[in-house]
Amino acid sequence: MAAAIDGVLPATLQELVKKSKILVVGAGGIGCEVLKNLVLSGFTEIEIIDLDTIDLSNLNRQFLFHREHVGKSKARVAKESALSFNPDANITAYHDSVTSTDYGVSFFKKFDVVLSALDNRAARNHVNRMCLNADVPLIESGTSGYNGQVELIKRGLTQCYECTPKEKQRSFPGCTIRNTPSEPIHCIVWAKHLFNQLFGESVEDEDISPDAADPEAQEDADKQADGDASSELESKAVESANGNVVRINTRQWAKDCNYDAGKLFNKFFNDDINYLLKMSNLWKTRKAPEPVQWETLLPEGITNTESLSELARQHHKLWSVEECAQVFAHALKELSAALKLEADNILVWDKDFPPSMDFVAACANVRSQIFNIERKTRFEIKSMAGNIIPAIATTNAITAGISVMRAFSVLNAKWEQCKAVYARLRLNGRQQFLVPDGFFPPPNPNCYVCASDPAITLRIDTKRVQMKAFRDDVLIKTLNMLNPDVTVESTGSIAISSEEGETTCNEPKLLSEMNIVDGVILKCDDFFQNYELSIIIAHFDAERDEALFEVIADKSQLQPKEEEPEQPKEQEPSSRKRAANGSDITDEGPSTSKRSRPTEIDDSDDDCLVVEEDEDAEEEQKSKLDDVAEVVSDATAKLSVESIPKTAAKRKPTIESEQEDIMEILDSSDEEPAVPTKRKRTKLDDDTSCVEVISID
Ligand SMILES: Nc1ncnc2c1ncn2[C@@H]1O[C@H](COP(=O)(O)OP(=O)(O)OP(=O)(O)O)[C@@H](O)[C@H]1O
Ligand SMILES: [Zn+2]
Repeated sequence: MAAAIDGVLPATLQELVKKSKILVVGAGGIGCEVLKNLVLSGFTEIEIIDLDTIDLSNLNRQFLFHREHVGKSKARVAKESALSFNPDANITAYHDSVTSTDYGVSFFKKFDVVLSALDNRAARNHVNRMCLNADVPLIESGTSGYNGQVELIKRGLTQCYECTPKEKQRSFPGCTIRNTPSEPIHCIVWAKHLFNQLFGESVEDEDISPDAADPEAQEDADKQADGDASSELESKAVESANGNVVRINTRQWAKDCNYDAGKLFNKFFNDDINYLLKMSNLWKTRKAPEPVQWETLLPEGITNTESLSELARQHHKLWSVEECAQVFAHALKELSAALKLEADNILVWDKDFPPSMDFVAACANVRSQIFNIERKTRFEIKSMAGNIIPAIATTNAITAGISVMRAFSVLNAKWEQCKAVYARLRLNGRQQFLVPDGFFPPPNPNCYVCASDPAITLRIDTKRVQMKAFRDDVLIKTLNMLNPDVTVESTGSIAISSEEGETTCNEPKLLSEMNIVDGVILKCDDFFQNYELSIIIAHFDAERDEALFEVIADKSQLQPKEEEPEQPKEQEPSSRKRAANGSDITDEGPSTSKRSRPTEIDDSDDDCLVVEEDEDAEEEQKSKLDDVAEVVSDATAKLSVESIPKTAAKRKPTIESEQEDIMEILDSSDEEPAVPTKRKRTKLDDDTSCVEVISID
C-alpha cells in the first residue's frame, strides 16, 4: 500500500516519512483526519492517544468511527480503521489521557514530531510543556466552526503554546451570581448551580442562596446576624420530634419533601429573594428584585403532563413565567425519578438530556424575570449553557491536511515553511482563505513556561486566599501545573507538597497566616512536567467583585494606574495573540486573573483563535515590519538549529527554487512585503467559504 505513494513525495522526504515516528494526541474531529492523512502519506510508525470513547454525536464528522463503534475506545477504533487504509502501518493506540504520568518526557522523546489534535487548554498546555522538555517539534492544531489554525511549536525557535495569554475564561463573581445578577448568563449559571445542588455533585463555590457575606451588603448582614438568617439559607429549619430545631441541607430537604414543585419554587424564587431584599444596600443603586410565588403564578396548579411535555418541546418559544413554572415542575419530576436510578445518587448536568436542559431553562428564566433581566428561549439558553460551537467537518479536514504538510516540512527541517496558518471563513484582501503568518513570532522572553528562568509576579490578596485555593486556582487552574510542590525561598519551608497528606493541614490557612506576604518569593516545582517557576508575591487588598489574584509577568504593571506608562496603541506584530481581551494583553507577558469567588462557565475548549485582518492597521504596521524582522532575526540567530534562516521574517524563496518542497501555502509575503496582521476576535458569520489555491510541486 505504501508503495502507492512512490513518486508522489520527493524521494528524500519519502525516506524521512518512512523512518519517522509520529505521535498523534487526540482522535477526535481533527485527529481522525490527521491519522488518515498520515497512513495515506506513508508514515508507518504512529502512536495515537485519546482518553475518550466514541459517542453517537461524533459519527457525523469523525469518519473513522461507525455506529457499531459507539462506546468503544476512540484511539483503538481509529487505529483499526486507519489500518484498513494501510495495513503496513504500525500503529500503537493508547486509550488514556496524555496527562497521565505514564507519558513522561522519555515517552515524548521517542518521536520526531508530535501532532496535537486536542480540544481543551489543560491538555494542550501539558503537551506543550512535554514537547518543550523533550525538544520535540509540536504541530498544534485546532478548529472552531469555520476557523482553524495550525502552528509549529519548537523550543527556542517559536513561541510556545503558553507564550501569550489566552482569552480568560468567562468567570463571574459569586456575589453577582448569588445576589445581583444583571445578565441572562448570570441566571443560567445560577440555574446550573441549582441543578448541581439538587441532583449533581455538590461543588464548593456553587452556592445558590443569597450571599450574606457580600461586602456590599455587609451592614445589613450584621443587622441580621442575630437571627442566624444566613445559615437558614443554606439549610432548612425543621422541628424534630422533641421540639428542637434541626437544620438539614437543601438537597436533603428537597428530597424529604419529595421534590414538591411548589415548595421548592417558593424557597428559591420567593423566600430567598425576600431575604435578598433585606440586604437593602444592594438595591440602593440597582432595581430591587421582585419575588414570585407559586400559588400566585399557578392558582390552578400544574396542567396535565402531556401538554407540559409539549410545551417543553417548544425550544424557540419564549416561555412566560407561568410556563416556566410548569416546565420546572415537570422537569423536577423527571429528574428526581432519574436520580433514583443512579447508583451513586448523582446526575451529571448534560445539555442533551431534556429534563436537565428544561430545568435550567425554566429556572434561569424565572430568575431573570425576578431581576428584570431579558428572558431567553430554551434554544438560546442551551447554546449559552452548553457553550456550543458547531464542529465543521471540512474545517477539520483542511486543518488536519495542513498539519500533516507541516510535519513534512519539519522532517525536512524546513522551518521557514512552518509558519502558523489560519483557515478563515472569508477571503481576505489578498484573496486568501488560508492565511499564513508572515514570520515566526519569537519566544516571549517573559514566558512563564519556556523562558530560561521562569518567574512571575503574583498580585494576590494574601489575607483572603487560602492555601488550597492558591494551589487549585493559581497553580493548577491558572498556571497549569499538575501536582506542584511549593517552598518559601527565604526559609526553605515547604508550603505545599505533592505528596498526599503532607501539607493538608496548611490548606485552610490564609497565605498571610503562612507568612506568605508581600515580597515573599515562592519556588514552585512540578516534578512530572519538569517545570520550575518562581512566584514573587505582591499583596493587594481586593475590593468587592475584584479579582483576588492576577498573574503578572512584568513588574512595571504593578505601578498604580495613574503612573502606568502609556501602552502602545498597536500591539507589536510579534505577539501571537490567542486571546481577544485587548487591553489586558501585553507583549510583556501573560496576565491572567480570577475574580473573587468566581464561577467559570465551561468554555475551556480553546480550539482556535479566531483571526481577522485589520486592513486599516496595515499601513501603520508596515513601518514596524523592519523592527520586527530585526527582532526575529536576532532571535533566530541565537538558535542552535542550523537550518534556520536568519531572516525568517523575510520572504522565503518560492517553490521553484526548492526542488523538494511538495507544497507551499502562499505566504502573505509572496507578492509584497509581509504585512503583519493585527488579529482580533471576530464573530462567525454566514459567508460562504472560498477555496484557497494551494500550489503543489
Ligand atoms: N487529556 C487528553 N488526553 C487524550 N485525549 C484527549 C485529552 N483531552 C481531550 N482529548 C481528546 O481530544 C479529542 C478532541 O477532539 P474533538 O475536538 O473532535 O472533540 P470530541 O469530544 O470528539 O467532539 P465534541 O467535543 O465536538 O463532542 C477528543 O477525542 C478528546 O477525547
Ligand atoms: Zn513560551
